[in-house]
Amino acid sequence: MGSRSELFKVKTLAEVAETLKPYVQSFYERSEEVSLTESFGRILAKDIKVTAPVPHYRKSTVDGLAVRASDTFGASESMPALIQCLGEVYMGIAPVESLKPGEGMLIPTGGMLPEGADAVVMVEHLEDFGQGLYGVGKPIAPAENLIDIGEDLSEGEVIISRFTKIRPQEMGLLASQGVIFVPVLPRFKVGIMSTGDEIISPEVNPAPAESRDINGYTLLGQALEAGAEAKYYGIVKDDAEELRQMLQKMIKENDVVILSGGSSVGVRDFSAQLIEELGKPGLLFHGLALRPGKPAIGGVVDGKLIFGLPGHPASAMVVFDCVVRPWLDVSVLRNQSYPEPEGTLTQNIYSGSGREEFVRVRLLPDGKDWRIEPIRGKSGLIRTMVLADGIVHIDLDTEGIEAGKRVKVRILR
Ligand SMILES: Nc1nc2c(c(=O)[nH]1)N[C@H]1C(S)=C(S)[C@@H](COP(=O)(O)OP(=O)(O)OC[C@H]3O[C@@H](n4cnc5c(N)ncnc54)[C@H](O)[C@@H]3O)O[C@H]1N2
Ligand code: MOO
Repeated sequence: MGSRSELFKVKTLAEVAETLKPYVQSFYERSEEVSLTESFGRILAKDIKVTAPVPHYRKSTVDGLAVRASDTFGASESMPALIQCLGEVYMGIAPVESLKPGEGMLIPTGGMLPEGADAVVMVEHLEDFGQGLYGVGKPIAPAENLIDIGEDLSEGEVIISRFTKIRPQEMGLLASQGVIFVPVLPRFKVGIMSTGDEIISPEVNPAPAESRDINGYTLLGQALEAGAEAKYYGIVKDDAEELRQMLQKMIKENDVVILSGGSSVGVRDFSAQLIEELGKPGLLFHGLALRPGKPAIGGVVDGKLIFGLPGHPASAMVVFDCVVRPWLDVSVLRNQSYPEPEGTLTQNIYSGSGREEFVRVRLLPDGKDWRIEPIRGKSGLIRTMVLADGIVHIDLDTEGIEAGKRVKVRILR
């Protein structure tokens, strides 16, 4: 790495992602198996193909009479189609009967249609003439009131792709395929440390000029929310040797190392230098075209990602959200964004050109719409994050957005 001014050549978010990607491919080639009951929130390591059609038999969706639809064509109230009932279908038992023209079988919701049947007339639309003879007062279309073989899931299709985060519905689908051991990415091990001579543990009463550690906990929460196995390593003073030792330990024990504070150009801001010294390729960016978050740093040492986030609490959280989280929830590779609600901006937002701006906002209900209210306050104020429901992203080349314009909000989870 070159001179200090070169180090501070800021990168865009897209450039950061491209810079780091080649070094961490192996993260995403790992796989472990967890039981289906433990799979919630995990990230699939392989595509899931349908191997068993669902359902694998024609299934009634109503209580009624399984019929051949063509037998009811032309039926009317005054001239009902007459169907002779062969008996009853039982739940969980495949009927052995085969319907010939003019024949039907009583069937419960979920029962298997007998051979020859292609529709089910609801019980309330049947007229019981006694001795198993039923009248159907209007025609029924083929495939009405049933779920056909493979209608839900058909064999061979890829129904959930690799890197999908498993939600309750994916758990259900895996169950339907008999997948009781699920291939998932191992949870990312994330180590978090706070730095600064002025930072003290929350149980301590701060003396003047001291501050309780906030970032250690916001970042821990964010890492857990992103599905990581996260560990808080505590506070390290602004001492190069202490920092080096802690960083080495954390690099050894984790996939991703996060520190906050000490990212700017102050005399005691060692972290960038340390990342550069600890191994190859070392420091890969120092400074982002981002607000808040400009002084963020990052690099790779021994195949582990290291991020140095700004000390200001809101900045640290915003940088985690847009720089760190995508590696943990794999959205960086999935190219898939989360749905973003839209609403009307209540105040102008200004943005210095040449930087991506992340504005903390509140969502206020407005009938069926949302009003999007920017939260004023410096990036050193944790309250701005507590008040925030989400973040409005302003592109690099946009100067700002006027009140009254429609904007999208990335929800803070
Ligand atoms: N001359 C310049 N000064 C600063 C610049 C700049 O470009 N030129 N950038 C400013 C910006 S923007 C930020 S953000 C900060 C980032 O500074 P550091 O990352 O080096 O962080 P510190 O100096 O250690 O701390 C900043 C601030 O945050 C408080 N802090 C730090 N850690 C925690 C924690 N774990 N919990 C709660 N609060 C924390 C710290 O006490 C400071 O008040 O630099 C600006 N300066
Ligand atoms: O960008 Mo600093 O990260 O504004 O507070």
